[in-house]
Amino acid sequence: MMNKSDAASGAASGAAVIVEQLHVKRGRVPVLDDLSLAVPRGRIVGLLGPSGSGKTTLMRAIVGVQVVQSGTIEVLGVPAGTRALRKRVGYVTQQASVYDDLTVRQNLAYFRRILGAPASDVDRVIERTDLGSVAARLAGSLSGGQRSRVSLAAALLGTPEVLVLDEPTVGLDPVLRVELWGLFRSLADDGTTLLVSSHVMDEAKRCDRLLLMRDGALLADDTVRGVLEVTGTDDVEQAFLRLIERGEPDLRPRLETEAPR
Ligand SMILES: Nc1ncnc2c1ncn2[C@@H]1O[C@H](COP(=O)(O)OP(=O)(O)OP(=O)(O)O)[C@@H](O)[C@H]1O
Repeated sequence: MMNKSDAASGAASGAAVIVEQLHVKRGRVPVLDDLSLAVPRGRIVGLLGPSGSGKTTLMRAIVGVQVVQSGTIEVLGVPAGTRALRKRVGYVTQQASVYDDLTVRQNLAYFRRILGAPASDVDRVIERTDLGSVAARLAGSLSGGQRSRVSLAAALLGTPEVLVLDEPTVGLDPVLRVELWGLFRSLADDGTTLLVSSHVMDEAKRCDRLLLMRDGALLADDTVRGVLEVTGTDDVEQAFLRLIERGEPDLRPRLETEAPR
């Protein structure tokens, strides 16, 4: 597990997100328990774990909309939730947040104006998310997959440096899922940092690094290869089960230089 000095070394290596000793309760229930981690810049980091393990809570904390009990979260060198991060961090929640009575283009034009992003951004994000053929349609008439792509397009307005995506592929058919992961990879290639949650272990192999969560704690923070090696399996789902069986996690975060692209 990452300890305080590891997280500090994340700062030294220019991590996009550094979480140190984070404790979060929701209601009276502790949901995140002494979490420390770093998300390297320009990489796709998969946040995986069963339902209720705390993925959404961690993402909310990173984008600055979650009350936290203690600990620190730095995003792009400043505290999470700082106003200046509004344009630099994009967040897509599990529920598509679009106006059904506006067209795709009108939705994006509206969010573009609120954000103060350049007018040309609307066409750019429509193209990037392959929404051109439905741009003139009311969002309410779109399929679930198309609607979630509109949310993603909205998050790409202003070209954020960090994208936090909560289960972006849930409910999508395999073809769309592959397409979306292709888009994530091209964004990372352009330098965007992506934190992507999923409970589909299959998607883990598409990430540069994995954070495996269970019951509000990290079971692993490593490259895909590292997770597989240390658990002696060739399957992330099996690796996850083995880590649970072991109880005491023995994975140490690997240095960023070891992460394969
Ligand atoms: N508004 C809330 N009030 C109280 N407890 C909550 C609230 N939202 C979530 N929780 C609890 O916090 C824990 C973590 O929830 P969270 O949504 O972060 O998990 P998750 O890993 O994202 O789950 P999923 O994959 O189902 O989205 C769960 O036990 C959940 O019941």
